[in-house]
Amino acid sequence: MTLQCWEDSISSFSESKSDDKRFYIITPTKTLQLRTGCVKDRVAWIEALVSARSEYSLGGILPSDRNGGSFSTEKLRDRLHAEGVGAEIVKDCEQIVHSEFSQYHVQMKQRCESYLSFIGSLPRELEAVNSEDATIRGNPQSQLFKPDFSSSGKCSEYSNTESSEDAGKQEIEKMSDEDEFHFYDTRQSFSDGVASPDLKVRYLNYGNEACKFGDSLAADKTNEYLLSSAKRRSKLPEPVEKERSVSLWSMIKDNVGKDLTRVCLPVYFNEPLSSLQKCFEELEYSYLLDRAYECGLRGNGLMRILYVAAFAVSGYASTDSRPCKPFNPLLGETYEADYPEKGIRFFSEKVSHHPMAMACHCEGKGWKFWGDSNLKSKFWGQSIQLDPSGILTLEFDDGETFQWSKVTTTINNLIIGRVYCHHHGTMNISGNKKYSCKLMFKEQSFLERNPRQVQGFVKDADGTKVASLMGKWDESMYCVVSDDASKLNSHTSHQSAGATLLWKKNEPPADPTRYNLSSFAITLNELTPGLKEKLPPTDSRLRPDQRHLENGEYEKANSEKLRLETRQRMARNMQESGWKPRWFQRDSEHGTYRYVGGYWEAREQTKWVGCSDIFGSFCDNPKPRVSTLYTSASV
Ligand SMILES: CC(C)CCC[C@@H](C)[C@H]1CC[C@H]2[C@@H]3CC=C4C[C@@H](O)CC[C@]4(C)[C@H]3CC[C@]12C
Repeated sequence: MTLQCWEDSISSFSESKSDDKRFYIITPTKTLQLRTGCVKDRVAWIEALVSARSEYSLGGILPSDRNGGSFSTEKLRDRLHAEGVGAEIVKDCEQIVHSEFSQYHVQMKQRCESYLSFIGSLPRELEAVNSEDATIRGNPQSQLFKPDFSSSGKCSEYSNTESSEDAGKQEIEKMSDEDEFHFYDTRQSFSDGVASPDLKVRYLNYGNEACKFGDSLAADKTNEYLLSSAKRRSKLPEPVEKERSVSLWSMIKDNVGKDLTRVCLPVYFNEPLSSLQKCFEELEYSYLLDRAYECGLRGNGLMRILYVAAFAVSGYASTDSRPCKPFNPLLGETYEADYPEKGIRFFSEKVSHHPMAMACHCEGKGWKFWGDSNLKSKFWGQSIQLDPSGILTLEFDDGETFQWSKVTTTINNLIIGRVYCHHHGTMNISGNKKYSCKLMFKEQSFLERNPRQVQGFVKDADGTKVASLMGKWDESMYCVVSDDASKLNSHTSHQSAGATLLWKKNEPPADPTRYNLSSFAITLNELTPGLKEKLPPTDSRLRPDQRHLENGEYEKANSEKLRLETRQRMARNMQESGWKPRWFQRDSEHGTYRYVGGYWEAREQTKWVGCSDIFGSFCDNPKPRVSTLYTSASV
């Protein structure tokens, strides 16, 4: 399949002589122009293309097959004989060398296959990006990508000769000067593919200010991406039972004035995700943090904070048109997410039932992100206001840290109309170095023609505004970097000339779910092959009512939910009698939770000491004391 892709898609490729980071991939329909972050990367790309081509021209025979995996140990044997080593030992030595070599061969073959498969799929993916971005190109203000240009049947073989250079020149002549800076970031085509397998979102190189991506995404990561992305699902299972609609009002009319988050609701109002999993949803665009890290490493602290700000906003994108409630985790419930293709590993635990609190910890490439969420809710009848308390911390490996808190969320139309939420208030992102950032999430009003807007600015240590940010939490974020503060103040929208795209929301899945989950969210509750055996008994994926809901078995889901809610009522009892979170510890000074470590190590050995079967049968557990039962269970 791989080599077929090569045959079908890539006719030739060539290096640019005028720009040592640029190269071209010529397909029968068009020429793709790519620019790497550094010269070394271009060399690596060309080498890979050359080797892929030679594999193809050799009729699809992989190196190991070609050589038959054989080599000679004759010299070694002669040398050992000359040293007077006995025949028996010589034979052993030969065997050792042979076995080592054949293992090495197997590894090389696997790598080669993945590499070729990636290269083979590249033109198709880049072409997909070309066509999708046509709409963006239509708007001259936000012209972000290069216009397409057809190679009109140019099919020269790769070489760095003048003639192939001419081909490149011809292509370049078709472009304006302004276009010169806008190239596909080749590195991004690896990492974005990860965030969005469809490669929907692309970012720019900033000319000389390019935030290059270092060695962090080497061939190994690419292989992991190819393997794991293939493993993750793109849709939820087909529902077993027919869906039902239940009036929310009939459920909550007797509870007006009470905390709605603690009213028992049947499973029809839930989405098949727990709040712990929802925390991880906020990391869908984690590649913004990878970018931030790389920018900072290259001395561009301003771009770093801009990407951090874009990340802080991107966490809200998934809340758009999501009318259902996540499952309220049980005390001690956990959720792990190991996404090597994104270079991240996430872990969260419900650490307190009263007040309800969750803590999370995520490790990425060059950064760590942690925080706890504790929502204070006010029920107004037709709406609920959620005020998150709790601090989110981002720490880069070079010591720079940023902290911020989330803004207020209001859920509207609880009784009549379509349930929707909006986010409003000010978010201050404070850093321990030069820059800090203020973001305003606009209040919603009837007069507002342009809702969901976010605007803000970055200040340096002297308090001077050095960049402004604008966009929408459900769409995209842009920035304008300037030394001229007055110019910055005049920018009110991303229509401003020169605004640079920092983040864009991924396209919705091809197969929408009734919960309106994003492609990323669809993967969160999946039990990928072999995962179940590795999970602790506390993982959200093992929660039976949630699993039944995902399968569309509503009756079973409801009865299991009732059973677990009865268990949940013991939570205060447990907390009062000294229950402690298993993986997080409360900092008595700041009241925040920090990961104590050890989860991934325990998982390695599947040793879940101190993790009880929280979803198991009720009878296995001590009976709750009636006096401490809640009057209403948390959902
Ligand atoms: C009563 C039911 C049917 C109404 C549905 C309520 C839905 C829309 C509510 C319930 C819980 C809510 C979430 C609770 C917590 C947060 C964290 C916050 O920082 C961003 C918003 C977010 C992610 C909320 C989004 C809206 C939400 C999902």
